[in-house]
Order: sequence, then C-alpha cells, then structure tokens
Amino acid sequence: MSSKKKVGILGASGYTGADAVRLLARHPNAEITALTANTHAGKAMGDVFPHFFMLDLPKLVEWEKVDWTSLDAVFCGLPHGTTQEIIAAVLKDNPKIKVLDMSADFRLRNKDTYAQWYGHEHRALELQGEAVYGLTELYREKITSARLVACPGCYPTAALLALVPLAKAKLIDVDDIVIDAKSGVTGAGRGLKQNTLFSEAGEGLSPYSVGTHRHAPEIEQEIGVAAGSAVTINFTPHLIPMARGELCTSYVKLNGATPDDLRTALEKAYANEPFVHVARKGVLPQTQNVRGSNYVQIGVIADRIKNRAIVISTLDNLVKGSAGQAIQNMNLMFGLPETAGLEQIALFP
Ligand SMILES: NC(=O)C1=CN([C@@H]2O[C@H](COP(=O)(O)OP(=O)(O)OC[C@H]3O[C@@H](n4cnc5c(N)ncnc54)[C@H](OP(=O)(O)O)[C@@H]3O)[C@@H](O)[C@H]2O)C=CC1
Ligand SMILES: CC(=O)N[C@@H](CCC(=O)OP(=O)(O)O)C(=O)O
Repeated sequence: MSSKKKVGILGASGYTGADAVRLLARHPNAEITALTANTHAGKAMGDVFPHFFMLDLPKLVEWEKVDWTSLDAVFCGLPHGTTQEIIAAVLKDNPKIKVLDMSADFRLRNKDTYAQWYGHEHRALELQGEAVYGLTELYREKITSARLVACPGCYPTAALLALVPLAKAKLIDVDDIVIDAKSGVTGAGRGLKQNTLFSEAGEGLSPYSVGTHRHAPEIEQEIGVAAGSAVTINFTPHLIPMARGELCTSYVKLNGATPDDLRTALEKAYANEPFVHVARKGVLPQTQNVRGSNYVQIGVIADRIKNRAIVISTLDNLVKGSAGQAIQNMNLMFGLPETAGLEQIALFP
C-alpha cells in the first residue's frame, strides 16, 4: 500500500489549483486522487491544461462527487466567499481532513473586519475562529498542529515577510509604511476579465483598488500583531504585463536604526529559513530571480531622504504566493521535510 498522502484539489481548473497540481505531481510524499472544477467539471485535466500531457490525473468533477473519506488533505483554490461554504460542508462529514485554503476566506481573524471588507457576514464563523494564518515563517508551530490553514494572499506574503521582522524589532515606525506592489496577471485568476485581456494589460501598467484593496486589512492584521498595536498602512497594487510574479516596494521610516540594521535584522530572522533569501547589500531583488520557485527574495536600500529606507521583496504569486506555500504548510502538518516537492530553482530568464 502506498504511504503517500492522498490529496484533493478544489478548483483545479484555476491557476492556483493547476500550480498545486504541477508541484504535487512530483511531490515524493503526495498522490493526487481528486480534482474538482465548476464549469469545467467532467473534462480531463489534460484538456483544460494541455501542459499536463505527461501526467495521469483524475478527471475534473464537481466537489460533491469526491469521495472525501479517502483523502488526507485538500487544497482549496476557489473564489473567496464560495470556499467557506464548501469547506464547512466537507469538514462536517469528514472532520479529519487537513485543509490548505488558498482563498481569502479564513485569513482575517476579526469577523467585523471580514464583513466590512468582503461585504457579507462570514458563513462559517467557527472555522474562521479555528483557522491558523498560514504564513509559514511566522506561524510554523501553530501550522504543524492545525487542521485548517488559511494561506495568505500573494501581496501579504511578499509584504509581511519584508516588514514583520522590522516591526517586531521596532526598527521602523509602523504608522508610516507605504507599500507599492505589482502583480502579474495570473494574480487575477484564469476567468475572463476585461482588465486582464492581452490588449488591455499587455502594454501598460495599471494601478487598481487604490486605497480600497482587501489585502490592506490582512497586512495590517499581521503587522499589528508584530508591533503589538493596531496599524494602518498605505497599500497600492498594480497590474503589470507579465504572467506570474510579484514585487513589493515598501517605503519605511527608521526608528533611529540604519538601513544596514534592517538588513541585519532580516538576515537574523531568516538565517534558518529554506525559502527566504535576504539579498546582500547592493543586490536588488527582481521577479526573475524567483519565478516558478517557492523562494522569496528581500533587499534593503538606503533612501536619500534622511531616516528612511526602501525594502523590496519579490515572489512568484502562484508558488510562495499560493500553491507552494500551501504545500510547505502541508509538509509541516504531516511531519514531512518542509522543503519536500518545493526545491525548484527559478526559471530564468
Ligand atoms: N491567482 C493568484 O495568484 C492567487 C489567488 N489566490 C486565491 O486563490 C483562489 C483561486 O484563485 P485562482 O486559482 O487564481 O482562480 P481561478 O479563477 O483561476 O480558478 C477558480 C477555480 O474555482 C472554481 N470555481 C469557481 N466557482 C466555483 C463554484 N461556485 N463552485 C466550485 N468551484 C468553483 C473554478 O472552476 P471552473 O474553472 O471549472 O469554473 C476554478 O477551478 C482565489 O480565492 C484567489 O483569490 C491566492 C493567492 C494568489
Ligand atoms: C492581480 C490580481 O488581481 N490579484 C488579486 C490578488 C490575488 C490574491 O492573492 O488574492 P486572494 O486574497 O483572493 O487570495 C487581487 O488583487 O485581488
């Protein structure tokens, strides 16, 4: 009998689900036994994503048709709002399944903050209270014993890995953080949308949700925990003409520290981290350095303005920004080597 963990992927016809398939198909300790879709249900995975021609994968089915009793874990790449209802139904009858949610449904701890930003009351409040925030480097211990892990959004992962150690060490003024972020268009999912058409996204750079993006409260929640006080940040996302990749430029005010102190604090925080690389002085992170990999690269640059510094972080939104981080968390939850299935080097150029 195979000792591999049997995993299912909800939303396998979407981008995060498909990247989970790409990575899990070569994971030494996992076996994909169920894949779900909505409009694509009934199709072969190889017809929906022809780049999987070499894999023998289960057919895409509606989530109600999955034999949940045979699964050890489920990855969830569904739209937010939909996830909470489906996961509540699955866990009700199959309470032992481990859930790696890549949507936003269980990330915000405060139910009022959730309702304010997502426009409705949470429909699985108990699970919202149970979920562990899945930023591996910050919550490793809690993730190890969790049943439901709310993997962070791609922007929060990039921003928080750069800023949390600095907020914790009180090296920066947490009331003066400006995050300027850029994402490739896969960040918006595979569904047809006007703003991600090649003709509209291919030759321009567009800011969106300025001052209103739902990742602001998620970032504030975790910087607030690190700082020990509520914070408000300035966060502006942009859509850039490339498929995958994300880069966050954070402008910070120093609390009497130097930019070199910031770099030293980050190096110390991530000295034993397999997937976070602090660039040496003078090296600027760029999306090409992490594309297709589970790595995050962070760099610190002195600003010409006195008492300010610039912290740049980059990741692949479909790997460390979603499917890769979810697999890293699954590895912890099953006591597997944390890096299993995730050691790919960036696809450069
Ligand atoms: N893309 C990214 O970089 C990141 C995305 N996320 C989050 O991960 C989740 C998935 O994102 P992404 O993969 O980009 O999205 P996609 O739009 O590419 O895929 C969504 C998936 O959900 C399925 N689906 C849609 N509606 C329903 C429904 N009512 N019932 C069951 N299944 C449904 C779709 O099926 P079908 O195609 O058959 O209709 C598809 O498989 C979202 O919550 C997103 O915000 C998080 C981090 C990064
Ligand atoms: C380019 C783009 O549209 N990106 C998405 C973020 C993707 C992500 O991380 O979203 P979740 O919080 O839903 O998981 C957005 O801005 O909504």
